[in-house]
Amino acid sequence: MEAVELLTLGVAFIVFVSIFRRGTATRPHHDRRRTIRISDPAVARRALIDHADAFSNRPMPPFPAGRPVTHGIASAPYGPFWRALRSNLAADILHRSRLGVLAPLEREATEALVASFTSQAVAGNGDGVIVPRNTIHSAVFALIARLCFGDDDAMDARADLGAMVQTQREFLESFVVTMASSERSWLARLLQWRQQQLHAGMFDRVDEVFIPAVIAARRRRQSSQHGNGGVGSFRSHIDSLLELHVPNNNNDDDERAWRLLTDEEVAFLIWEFLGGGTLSVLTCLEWTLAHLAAEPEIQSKLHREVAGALDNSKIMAYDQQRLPFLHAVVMESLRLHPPTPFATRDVHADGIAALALGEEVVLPPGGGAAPVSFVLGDIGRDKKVWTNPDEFRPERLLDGGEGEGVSLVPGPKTEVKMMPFGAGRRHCPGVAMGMSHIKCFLAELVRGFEWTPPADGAGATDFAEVDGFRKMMKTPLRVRITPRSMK
Ligand code: HEM
Repeated sequence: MEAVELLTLGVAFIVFVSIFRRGTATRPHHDRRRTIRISDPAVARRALIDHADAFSNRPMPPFPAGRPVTHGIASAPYGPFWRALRSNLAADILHRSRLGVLAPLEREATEALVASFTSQAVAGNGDGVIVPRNTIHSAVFALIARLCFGDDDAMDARADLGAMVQTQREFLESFVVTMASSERSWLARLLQWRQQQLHAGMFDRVDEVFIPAVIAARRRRQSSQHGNGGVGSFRSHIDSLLELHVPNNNNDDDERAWRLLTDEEVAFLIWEFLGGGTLSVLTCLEWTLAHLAAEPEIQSKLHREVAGALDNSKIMAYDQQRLPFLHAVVMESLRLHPPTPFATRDVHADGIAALALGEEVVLPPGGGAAPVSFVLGDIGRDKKVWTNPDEFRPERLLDGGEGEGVSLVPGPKTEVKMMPFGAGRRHCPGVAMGMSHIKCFLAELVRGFEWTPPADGAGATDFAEVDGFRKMMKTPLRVRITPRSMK
C-alpha cells in the first residue's frame, strides 16, 4: 500500500475514533453505567408498585449536541412538567369516556382496511398471499392522525401525513437496541454510536415534517377564532396541546411561570402521540395474525365468537365485553410479544438497594442513579407463573385458566404476571384506546378473511423477534388471505 493511502487510512481512523468517543449527542453523566435488567415479575412488582416513588423517573435520552432539550411525556423527568403533559393526554383524548365517540372512526378505519386487503387478495396472481405490515400501519396511522389533527377538509393541507408515516417506518426499521450484558463491548458501543446518530437525525426529521403542521394549526386557530378541528364532541389532540399551559422550570408553585408550549415541543409531542398510538397496535396485530394463521383451531374459535356475537354489525368499543375470547387472544399475544420491549427507569442507589437484588448488582457509586430496565417479554414468559410459557394458548386467560383475571396494568393488590403496558406511575396512558383499536381491527380482519400460511412452500412463519423501538417480527409476516365471502 502506498504511503499516501496509509496516511489517508490513518487519518480516517483517527477521525472515526474521535467522533465515536465523543458521540454526536450531549449525554448525561450516568450514560456509560451498566443498565440493571429485571426479568422477574415479583421483583418488578416490588419495584414499580411497592416502591413507586423511587421508580418513577426515566433515564435522560441523549439529545443532539447544541439542540435545546425537548421532552415528550415518555422522556420527561418525573415532576410538574411531566404531570401537566400526562394529565392533558389522559384526561382529554385518551379518557375512557371518549371510547364511545371513537367507535364510528374505528369502524371507518376497519372498513377501509378490509377493503384494501380484499383488493390485494384478488390482485397479482390471485393467490391471496400478502405482506400485511405496511397496509395495517397506514390504516392505524390514519385513525390516530384523525384524533391528532382533527377531521376537517383542510387536514391534508396542514399535515403531510405520507411523510409522517414514512418517518415512523424509517425509525422503526433502523432502531436496534443493544442489550445491557454487552454494553461495554466495542460492537455494542459501535451500535450505540450508530443509534445516537439515528436519534440525532430523528430530531431534525421531526422538526422538518411536524413543525409545518403545528404552524398551520396555530394559524388556522387564529384566523378562524376557534379551536375546532375536533372530532365529534372532543378536541383534536393538537388543539389541546396548543391550548395547554405547562409549568416553566419544572416549578408548578409559581403560576406566573406557566407558559404555552413551543412549536418544537408540540411537534415532538405529536410525533410521540402518533408513534405511541400506531406502532404498538401495528406490532400487536401483526404478531396476533401470525399466531392465528399458524393455529387454525384458535382462529376458528375466534371467528365463531366474533361472527356469532356481531351478526352483521361492526364491533364497537363498548361491545368488547361480549367477546371474552377476543380479549384472551389479544392478551396472550401481548404476553408473548409486548410491543414495547422495555419499561425503563432512572433509580437512585437507595431505591435499587431496597430491592435486595443480591451482590451481583453493583449499586451506583456515591448514592447516584442508574438506569433500570424491566424486560417485559421475560416478565410475561416467567416459568414460575405460566405453564409452557412460550406457547400461544389464549384459553389460559379465560375464566378458570391460570391467567384468569390478569389485568392489563398490575394494580396495588395484584400479583404481576405480565405487564405489556408497564406498571406504576409511568404505565401507559393509552391502554384503553390501544386495546380498543387492536380488538376492532382484529375482529373485522378475522370476520372478513381466513388467514393461512402461504401454500407456495416458502417456509413456515418465522417467529423470530427483534428488540428495537418496538418488538417487531424480524421477518415481516407473509400470509395467505381468503375473503370468507368467497369461500
Ligand atoms: C398496544 C398498545 C400499547 C402498548 C402495548 C403500549 C405500551 C407502553 C409501555 C410498555 C409503556 C412504558 C410503561 C412504563 O414504563 O411503565 C408505554 C408508555 C407510554 N405510552 Fe403506550 N402502549 C400502547 C398504546 C399507546 C397509545 C394508544 C398511546 C397514545 C396515543 C400511548 C402512549 C404512551 C405514552 C405517552 C407513554 C409514556 C408514559 C409516561 O412516561 O408517563 N401508548 N406504553
